[in-house]
Amino acid sequence: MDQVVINDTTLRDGEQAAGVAFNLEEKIAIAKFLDAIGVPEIEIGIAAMGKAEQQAIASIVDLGLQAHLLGWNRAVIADIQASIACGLKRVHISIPVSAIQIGAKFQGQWQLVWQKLKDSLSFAVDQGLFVSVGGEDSSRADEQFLLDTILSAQEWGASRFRFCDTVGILDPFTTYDKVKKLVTSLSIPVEMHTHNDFGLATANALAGIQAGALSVNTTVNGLGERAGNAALEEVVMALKHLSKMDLSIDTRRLLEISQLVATASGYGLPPWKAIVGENTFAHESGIHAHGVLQNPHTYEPFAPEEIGHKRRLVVGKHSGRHLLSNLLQQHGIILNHEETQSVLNAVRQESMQKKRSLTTQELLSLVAHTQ
Ligand SMILES: CC(=O)SCCNC(=O)CCNC(=O)[C@H](O)C(C)(C)COP(=O)(O)OP(=O)(O)OC[C@H]1O[C@@H](n2cnc3c(N)ncnc32)[C@H](O)[C@@H]1OP(=O)(O)O
Ligand SMILES: O=C(O)CCC(=O)C(=O)O
Repeated sequence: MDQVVINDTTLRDGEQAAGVAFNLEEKIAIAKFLDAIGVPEIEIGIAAMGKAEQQAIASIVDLGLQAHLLGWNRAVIADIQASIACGLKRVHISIPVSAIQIGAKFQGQWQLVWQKLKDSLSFAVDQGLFVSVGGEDSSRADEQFLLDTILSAQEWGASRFRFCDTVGILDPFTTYDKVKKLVTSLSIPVEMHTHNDFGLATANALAGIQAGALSVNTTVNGLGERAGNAALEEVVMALKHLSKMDLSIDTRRLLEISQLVATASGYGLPPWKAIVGENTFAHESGIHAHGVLQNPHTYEPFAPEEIGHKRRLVVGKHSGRHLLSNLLQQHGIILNHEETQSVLNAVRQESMQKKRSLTTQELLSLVAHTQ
């Protein structure tokens, strides 16, 4: 199987999340970080948005990164001219393909889809650009119309097709079927663009890859429109561990880039966020902690160091004797069975009062008071 390419769109679809506005320094820092960890392609913005965005795009182009840089455009020649003026050599042209989108955007004039796509795509191809074409709302499009549109785009010089589950309405099984049909009918590669409205963005991206898609859009932390996109950290780690695909990305810095984007976006993450959440390697429950103390693989799918994270063992309402004894031994405290049990009872009580696990200091002072 050919190598799957990550095309990260944190700087385009990620920034479209309501309330997010990266400044120039943040855009540059995120682009540099993605490049440094080996992300091979980055969608860096929309030149049609105006001066500030154009300055950010041009500044990223000027960095001379290893990654291919892509600019997002409507099927409008002026948009593409703006991308070219920023120095981009790769452009993405988006065209609505479902009845609902064509109704809203082109007043139901289906012929405008092909006309606008042909005009803008031919213009971009004539400029010698690599052109990716995106079918907005591909998942709700009539399948024959979608295929005919992509076959035309292929003929007019498109280098890749982006299959967009724009409102995240697919499940992995349907995704697989739809993408498989396209992959077997096309000569250009297919890229997945999946949204998380039903919590299936990563699963659908993986299903598309299983069906033969060779490229996938991600965003750091899954940032993006509404419920967001397939998360970079989830797609990379799932492909590595579940599909045994090594994408040559330095996973040891995934936590760091997650924190960079969380700060720049102004949106923190829930502690249980897959891969990079604060709790993904934290163990409080007695049975889990007992297992992890014997062998971390009992309750961890991979080692925390693989993404730059750390394992944490904390005592709280659900803890057991093995964890408690282990933590106390690290502070030179050895208790017998009864003493351990009475501290454990006190831990449960205090943890319920405080509605959280206890800090090391709180645990040690509890021990002092229960002796
Ligand atoms: C699914 C997605 O994520 S698509 C990407 C969405 N991202 C964004 O919208 C963020 C950036 N957008 C913008 O800055 C602005 O919307 C701009 C600069 C692109 C356009 O701004 P405006 O001229 O003020 O238009 P506005 O945003 O109100 O409306 C969109 C226009 O684009 C048209 N349009 C929408 N999609 C497409 C497309 N793929 N190809 C061609 N035209 C399109 C609409 O029909 C509408 O046209 P109209 O002005 O002739 O009625
Ligand atoms: O790139 C496109 O064609 C549209 C991308 C997009 O953001 C979407 O469909 O959700």
